[in-house]
Amino acid sequence: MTVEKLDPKTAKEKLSELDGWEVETAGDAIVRGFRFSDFSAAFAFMTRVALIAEKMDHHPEWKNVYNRVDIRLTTHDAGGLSTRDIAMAQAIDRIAP
Ligand SMILES: C[C@H](O)[C@H](O)[C@H]1CNC2=NC(N)=NC(=O)C2=N1
Repeated sequence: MTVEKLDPKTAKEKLSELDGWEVETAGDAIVRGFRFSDFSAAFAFMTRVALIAEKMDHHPEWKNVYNRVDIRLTTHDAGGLSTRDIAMAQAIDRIAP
């Protein structure tokens, strides 16, 4: 699938519409950390994100340690940030604690 890579200026504009996401130093990904009451709440959140990821055919890189979930969004097919990462971040923000 062809996906357009976002230019840095557009990426910055789009980012301002999101809640708590940061662009990684190299500019190829956005990241956000989430904290929950316990592992069960964190994993429930991950389950919901996984279902969204399948629906959007766009999958997160993530790490879970007990009650924390760190998510990194990048578009492998574009070799950097694309509108798909922004859309995914927006969907995640809607179900975030
Ligand atoms: C074939 C399939 O549609 C693609 O490989 C999708 C799947 N999920 C994906 N997820 C992410 N993060 N980036 C992609 O480029 C991507 N591509």
